[in-house]
Amino acid sequence: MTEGTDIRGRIEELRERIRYHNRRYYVEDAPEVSDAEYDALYGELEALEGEHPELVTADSPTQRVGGEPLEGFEQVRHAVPMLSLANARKLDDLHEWDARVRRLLGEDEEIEKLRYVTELKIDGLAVSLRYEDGRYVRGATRGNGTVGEDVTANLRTIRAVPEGLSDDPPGVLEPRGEVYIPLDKFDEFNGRQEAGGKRPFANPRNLAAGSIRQLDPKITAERPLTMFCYGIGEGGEPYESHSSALDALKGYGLRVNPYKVHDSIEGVAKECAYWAEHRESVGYQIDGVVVKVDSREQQRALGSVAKAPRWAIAFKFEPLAARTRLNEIIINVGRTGALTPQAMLEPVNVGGVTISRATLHNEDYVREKGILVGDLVVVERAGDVIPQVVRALVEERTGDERPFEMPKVCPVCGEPVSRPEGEAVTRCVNARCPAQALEHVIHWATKAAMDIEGLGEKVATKLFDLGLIRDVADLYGLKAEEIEPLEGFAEKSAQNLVRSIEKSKEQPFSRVLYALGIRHVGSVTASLIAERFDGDDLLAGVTVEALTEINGVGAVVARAVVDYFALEDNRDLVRRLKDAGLNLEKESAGPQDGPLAGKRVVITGTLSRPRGYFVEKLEEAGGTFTSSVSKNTDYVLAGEEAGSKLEKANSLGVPVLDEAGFEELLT
Ligand SMILES: NC(=O)c1ccc[n+]([C@@H]2O[C@H](COP(=O)([O-])OP(=O)(O)OC[C@H]3O[C@@H](n4cnc5c(N)ncnc54)[C@H](O)[C@@H]3O)[C@@H](O)[C@H]2O)c1
Ligand SMILES: [Zn+2]
Repeated sequence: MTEGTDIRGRIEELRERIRYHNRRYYVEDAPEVSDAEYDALYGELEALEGEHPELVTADSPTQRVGGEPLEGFEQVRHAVPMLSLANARKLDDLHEWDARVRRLLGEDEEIEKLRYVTELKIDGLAVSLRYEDGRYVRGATRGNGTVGEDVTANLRTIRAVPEGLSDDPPGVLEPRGEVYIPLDKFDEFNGRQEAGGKRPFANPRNLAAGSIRQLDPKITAERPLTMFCYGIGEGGEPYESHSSALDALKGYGLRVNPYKVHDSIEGVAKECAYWAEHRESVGYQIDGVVVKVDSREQQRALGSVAKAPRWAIAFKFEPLAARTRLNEIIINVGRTGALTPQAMLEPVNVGGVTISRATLHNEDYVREKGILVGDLVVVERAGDVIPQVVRALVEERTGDERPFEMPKVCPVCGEPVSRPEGEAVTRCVNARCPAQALEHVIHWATKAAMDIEGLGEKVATKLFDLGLIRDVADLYGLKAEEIEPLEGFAEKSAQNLVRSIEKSKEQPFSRVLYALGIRHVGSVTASLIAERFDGDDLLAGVTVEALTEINGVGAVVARAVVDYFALEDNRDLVRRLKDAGLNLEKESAGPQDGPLAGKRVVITGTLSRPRGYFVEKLEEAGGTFTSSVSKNTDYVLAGEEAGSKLEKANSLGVPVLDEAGFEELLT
């Protein structure tokens, strides 16, 4: 075989594999390989085609935007195509791109006017909205760039997609942007999935893409989707620059991706380097920084190649995936008794963090993915999502791998475990199980629970290992002399710990109730219950009916509380806490314990009523009004023209609410 046919063969093979993965990713929303693996195939193809331009064909995946529209949806033709973006992997690539832009612009005065805009590259699903005379008339996915899917009704369920625009927009306007799911919402959603015994989603992008491409908009409406705009299709002509177009979109009442303008590529490179380091401080999944030439005229002069504009480039972060050996699967027993299989990995660096364990979610996940102990696997870390094993490299097997089996008894206490029918989770139901007790002590000491300073996971583990405590009630009998000999402790620090344990006795009953870790009882629910019942009432046994009379307490929560106090072991624990002097008194309902208790909220922009009205509502609900956005801000209520505070909130990942979202929190 000559070298020529060899390369031709490899190119064809790569194209075939990339086309296959494109379908899995864009059409089925169920990628089989990580983005990093996909990018490696794509990079190889691009490099080969670069060396052999005569082999480039129009149907190569490098020349076409991925993703044919799904059947079952009406098709929408994009008059202005929705293109992809060229990639920069290294800062050097950015400088090369800058040099090319300057060369193409040619004239000195043009180069003088050159400005770049940077925006975060959100990992979601690209969509195009269409407004006619300011009314929302259509929404479509990118599809193959020219033809997308009509998802008008689905996009309408997203709050960030207004029915009507304000401020006199052009007759036809197609705002374009990314639909995505914030990380906290994704975690909550997956948590609910798992609690309901359903399978969790692999990452926010898949959930977002799958949610938009639902035939039933009711399902879409239940998904925590939001959207950022970052461009305009049809109707973009009047704006002189990209930045002024974004400002205009904001003025029309759309959510706009925050941006920055730079007058040199050095500034751009700095921005990219900054976000590569701080990607995890953003509340949603990002995979890079998009750089665009600001001037529309210059954009037109630069034009596009087949698949992407020449006037923009995506600086992509280092992949957060790696391959490594799965040495062992251990079982982690959580505070609620859930048994989670965890992969013990040959330590591997993933995006600057060394990973030696990753979650395997549950028994079904391991089975469906066909993962064996001893496999070479791909691990991924995405934003705040805990590392997970995404797949096994079956082709690398040696034959020494062995299947995983879920144990029949709890690996910690030895009692039989149970897996209720229809649920994915296997649980240890023994309330005295030490694994749960340790997790329980850690939870007990957290800020939102009893707030015991100096009692973290490490210390708690030592106290357990030395047999000084078996459960949270034992904490209240600890003496400084017992703690002092522990590694890392001295006389003073031991006394401090005893003092902070002692101080926690002053916490109100609602905190104690929350700290008990009863399933489904969060701090808000705990407050509601503590306003109606005291510790003795609960010990004496309350009924589901009595609990559900409380506004805000549903049957599931009530059942969990009743079940908890039905167990002698649990009643015994609560009695011992009472004897130790903890506060189990009923609480009075007051403004401090409303649905927004302890929440710090910033209110900004033009709202439908005077700001004082919202401040009053907020305070009635127990929240605090603050004037500037910081990491400690819990929410930003943003009206129209919210400006810099909204941008700050977005860059810090603080949840942003509109009026309807705010009202919802009050109930
Ligand atoms: N895992 C897989 O099997 C698989 C398969 C296909 C594609 N992929 C992933 O998709 C990538 C290629 O997808 P692509 O062609 O959509 O290109 P891309 O994601 O690299 O870039 C283009 C897209 O970026 C998005 N975007 C986000 N923020 C933006 C902003 N501020 N301005 C403009 N656009 C913004 C838009 O959706 C746009 O369509 C690959 O690099 C890979 O990571 C993965
Ligand atoms: Zn157990």
